[in-house]
Amino acid sequence: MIPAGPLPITPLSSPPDRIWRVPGSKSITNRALVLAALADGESTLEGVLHSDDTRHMRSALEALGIGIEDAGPHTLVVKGGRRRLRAPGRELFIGNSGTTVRFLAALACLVPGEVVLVGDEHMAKRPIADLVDGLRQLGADVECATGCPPLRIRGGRLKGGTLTMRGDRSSQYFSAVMMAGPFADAAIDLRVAGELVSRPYVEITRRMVADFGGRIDEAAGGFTVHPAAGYRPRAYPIEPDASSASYPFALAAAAGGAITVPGLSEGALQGDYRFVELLEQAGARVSRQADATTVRSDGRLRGIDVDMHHISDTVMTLAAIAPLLEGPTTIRNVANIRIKETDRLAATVAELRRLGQEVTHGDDWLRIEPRPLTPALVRSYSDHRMAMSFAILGLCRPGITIEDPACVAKTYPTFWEDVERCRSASGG
Ligand SMILES: O=C(O)C1=C[C@@H](OP(=O)(O)O)[C@@H](O)[C@H](O)C1
Ligand SMILES: C=C(OP(=O)(O)O)C(=O)O
Repeated sequence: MIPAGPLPITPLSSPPDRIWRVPGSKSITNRALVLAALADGESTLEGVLHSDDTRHMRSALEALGIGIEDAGPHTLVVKGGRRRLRAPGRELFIGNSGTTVRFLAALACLVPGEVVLVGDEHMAKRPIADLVDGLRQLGADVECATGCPPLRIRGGRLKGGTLTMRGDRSSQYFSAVMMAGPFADAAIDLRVAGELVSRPYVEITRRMVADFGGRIDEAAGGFTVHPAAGYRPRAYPIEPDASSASYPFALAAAAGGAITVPGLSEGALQGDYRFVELLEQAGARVSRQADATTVRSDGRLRGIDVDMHHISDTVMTLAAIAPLLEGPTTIRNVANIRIKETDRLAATVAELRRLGQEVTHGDDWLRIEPRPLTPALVRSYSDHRMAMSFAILGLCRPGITIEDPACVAKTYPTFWEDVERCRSASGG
């Protein structure tokens, strides 16, 4: 059960020393659903995340003609194939799920007929014009009045050829083209204008497309998406979510103590696993086992100066524990966090200042000088990561109340249960 209304966070009464299991990866679940939907036959996805973002993806794919059945608490059987795709006859609601709207915008180009993708009021502010323009370069018929969702796509085929998109807004535009692209009439020469943000997510996509039988090569200035006869259905294991794991890892580091997250280690597909390296730089000890990672600390950490361009979903996790570190913490090169669930740079700065911290910032950076914490109601901006990040601070120090605990449902609906489990295992 997700608590309703403002939630005061009681600090742990002793340092945590426990195992904390996080649910499956949102990024891998939503890619696996798309790839399995396009694979001819039955795929079994294990370790699936059930959350708002993956539910939106699932119900949209079902409305497009794909069969999806539960075969266990975290197992889905997907009956896919391009030939199953049909126009849904109603608008598809995608909430505020960036992966869902971007991945489906490209997939919808393969659907014979009209697909309309509609989000909530936050999604209506998230840019998608670069992807729309990119899909038009492949001959797609896409309407998008404001440069943000909703989108209307009249699909059937993608013609292949050269497609250039700017790389600094969202890697999801590239992942979207990479997953639908093998079904184009010819190879796609996918070019990146400028630097590509969130690069590790594109690597997840390339790897997963290959796992389902497609091929994407790196090429001068971008990538070549090769045409494929189709994707191969298969059994697919989904890793725990590395962005969700940043919360227990940060808690172990900031509170002192030890937390082990099973299922994530050195070979993790997800770039956000590298968040543990920042904790290491701050003075925590990280031990990477065969199939688990443990973060330990004595609770005395120093501030760090870091570039988080490629792991920006964990910016708020670091920023929220920065008040507990010795010396300033500087986070650089994160302009694209301004176009996520909310303007995360402005939101983080505002909430840290509300908590009495000295914060300076520019368009793509922020710097936090720790000051004594002022108790406060921390606003959530309907952003799951704002709520979860500042909850970690509240588990370390008194006086933090989270305005909207329910917004964690986007990617981690069992977050508060896991917090309580940690408290009971810690004797708090
Ligand atoms: O491809 C993905 O699964 C994601 C890519 C990232 O977005 P951007 O590429 O927009 O930075 C990340 O923030 C998001 O949570 C998930
Ligand atoms: C940015 C995020 O999600 P998305 O872009 O998939 O909505 C996130 O989960 O932090």
